[in-house]
Amino acid sequence: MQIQLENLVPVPLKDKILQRSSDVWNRQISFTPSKFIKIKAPSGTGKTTLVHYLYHVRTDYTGQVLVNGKAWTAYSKAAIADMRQTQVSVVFQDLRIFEQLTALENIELKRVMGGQPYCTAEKVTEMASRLNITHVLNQSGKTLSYGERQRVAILRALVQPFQWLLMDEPFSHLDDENAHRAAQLITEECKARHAGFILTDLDDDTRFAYDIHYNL
Ligand SMILES: Nc1ncnc2c1ncn2[C@@H]1O[C@H](COP(=O)(O)OP(=O)(O)OP(=O)(O)O)[C@@H](O)[C@H]1O
Repeated sequence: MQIQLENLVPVPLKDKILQRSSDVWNRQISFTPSKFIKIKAPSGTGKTTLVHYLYHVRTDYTGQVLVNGKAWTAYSKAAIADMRQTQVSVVFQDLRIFEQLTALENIELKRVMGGQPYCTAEKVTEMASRLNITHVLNQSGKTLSYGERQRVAILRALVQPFQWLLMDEPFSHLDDENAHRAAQLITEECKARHAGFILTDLDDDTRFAYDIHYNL
């Protein structure tokens, strides 16, 4: 799945963005498939906005987000749903855990969506153990701590096939040990799919062997 940006500028941030230089906004960018990409920016400069544009849950921009050469806005709802099940996965900053479901039910929803599951139930158990969340799998989403929610959201994003994984500050509530474990698992799962990721964060980090860095 090819993702390209053509002169993308968020309408609400237009004045701010056009006053400074950015590697991403108002540029022509082609994200090379299977690369590990880091996008760094201070708080409030549009990381979440960008991830929402890439996953096509917001469209208040000028310019274009092209997916396989065609604007996201030109795809049908069914085609977008299909892409989200098979080509692109996401860890939102606000995590979007369903509070009325257990942690495991949140994960299972995604795993069994769209027919033949990509991962077995045993694989979910193994990944949960690696993320240190086995003990909360049957706990209600409402009662999970923020760090537990973050790891459930990461696991939920990994149970489906994808060519791109989008992650918005995915380790913001994890201690070093758990962030390290999550980064190792994400690396392995991306490599197994020959997939890339686009990760946004506030600062530099060495958790991944990034191929490309952008400043937003
Ligand atoms: N729908 C919207 N309409 C208008 N302004 C918005 C909208 N969404 C976000 N903003 C503003 O755009 C700016 C960027 O927001 P965004 O959440 O993308 O930043 P961020 O870099 O992810 O921040 P943080 O690091 O704090 O999570 C903020 O000033 C925010 O208030």
